[in-house]
Amino acid sequence: MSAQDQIRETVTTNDVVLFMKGTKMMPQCGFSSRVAGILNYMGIEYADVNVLADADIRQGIKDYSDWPTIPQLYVKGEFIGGCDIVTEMTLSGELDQLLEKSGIAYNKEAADKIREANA
Ligand SMILES: N[C@@H](CCC(=O)N[C@@H](CS)C(=O)NCC(=O)O)C(=O)O
Repeated sequence: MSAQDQIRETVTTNDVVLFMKGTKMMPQCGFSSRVAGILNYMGIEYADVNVLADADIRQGIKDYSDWPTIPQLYVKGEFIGGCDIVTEMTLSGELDQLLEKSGIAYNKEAADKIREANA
């Protein structure tokens, strides 16, 4: 299967996918760690794909989204953004709205705590 086919299958068979450096339990880059930390803290179920384990996926995901960096968050097959965007969306409440609209479970109190801590 080509990298593009593999990526398409991954983002269409998992509601939430984070392409990252390292794993959700052991991130290997600060940007990936930040996004995984947000998702973990908010209790969101997601698939993690370690791009450091596969050079074709590392390049392929940039081609797929036309976005030059890792991490990359996908919800319901749609590219949402990287670390800066996901952080902003968490703080603004936009991420909550997206999750609610998409029917994805998360801990709203935890999301509120992140916002309180960053107010
Ligand atoms: N501003 C970016 C930061 C992410 C970033 O700069 N990632 C770099 C360093 S980890 C990257 O993916 N470079 C390309 C690569 O390593 O393949 C974001 O919001 O996600």
